[in-house]
Amino acid sequence: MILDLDIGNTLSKWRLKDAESSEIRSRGAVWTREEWRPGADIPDLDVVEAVRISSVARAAVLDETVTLLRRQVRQVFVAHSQPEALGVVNGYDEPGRLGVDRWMGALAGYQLAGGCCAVDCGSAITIDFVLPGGVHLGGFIIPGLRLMKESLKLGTRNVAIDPESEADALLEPGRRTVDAVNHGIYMAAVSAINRIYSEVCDQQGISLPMLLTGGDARVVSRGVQVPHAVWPDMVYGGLEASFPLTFAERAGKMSGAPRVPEPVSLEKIRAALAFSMLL
Ligand SMILES: Nc1ncnc2c1ncn2[C@@H]1O[C@H](COP(=O)(O)OP(=O)(O)O)[C@@H](O)[C@H]1O
Ligand SMILES: CC(C)(COP(=O)(O)O)[C@@H](O)C(=O)NCCC(=O)O
Ligand SMILES: [K+]
Repeated sequence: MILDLDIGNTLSKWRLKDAESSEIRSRGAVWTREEWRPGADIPDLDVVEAVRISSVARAAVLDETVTLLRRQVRQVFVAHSQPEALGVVNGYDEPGRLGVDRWMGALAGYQLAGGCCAVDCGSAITIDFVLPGGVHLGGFIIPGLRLMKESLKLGTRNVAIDPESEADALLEPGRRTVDAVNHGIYMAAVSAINRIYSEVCDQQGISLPMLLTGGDARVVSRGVQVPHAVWPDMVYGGLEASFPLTFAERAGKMSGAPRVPEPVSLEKIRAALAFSMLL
């Protein structure tokens, strides 16, 4: 079995992948913290022959995790942001400073779709752009839905946005604090994504397929107007591409990859942008 770990600022996600059949056998998530308890937090390591890790948590969390895993697992691969990999050139002035989850998303998105706009809706919402030639332009970082809400300190943090809510309902003015806050932060997130996408496509003169991932991807997806696909395993896709272990991975297959969304024409994007400026 292969254990894939995606350690974010809020949640540490894991999945177990069969090294022979490439099937995903199980998955889970625990709050990100310093110490892992094998058995309780993560699956029994006896069956694991390799681990692949993407971590943006504090260095101590990764160090502890790697130390623990190395005791029991033969191969431990830790992803790092690099100046260039798999045809993608990192757009950061200091490539190592790009969050490795963003780098994994950019690599996965590029491998799947060529150029892409990769959006990760987690603790932070990150929006990264990769052009068809593999040039990563850099990106945008805004607080995620939960962080935005917590920063207001209005006592509404425990009332999460219902992931089943329709975007239309979330875009109505709230008549109580919790709705005003939830609808406000939702509007802030989806309008930023819509606008940033349009601006960058306009600047670059190209319409790119958009891919969404992260804990809030599904609810954010409802408010994003541009055609896009939700890909919950996008960060894992970057790990698969960076450290291919199975037969399917060596052939370039990433588990759970969606169909590439057909982007709208650049003319439409530009017309929508021009229209929103007129209002
Ligand atoms: N069951 C859940 N538990 C915690 N957070 C959740 C859950 N479902 C959705 N979320 C949202 O997802 C975010 C965490 O998403 P995730 O992509 O795992 O973040 P990160 O990678 O930063 O840890 C939370 O901030 C919250 O807004
Ligand atoms: C921007 C992030 C905090 C997002 O992390 P997440 O929401 O997935 O926990 C992470 O990618 C990070 O720590 N990046 C380093 C700074 C940068 O990418 O510029
Ligand atoms: K994120």
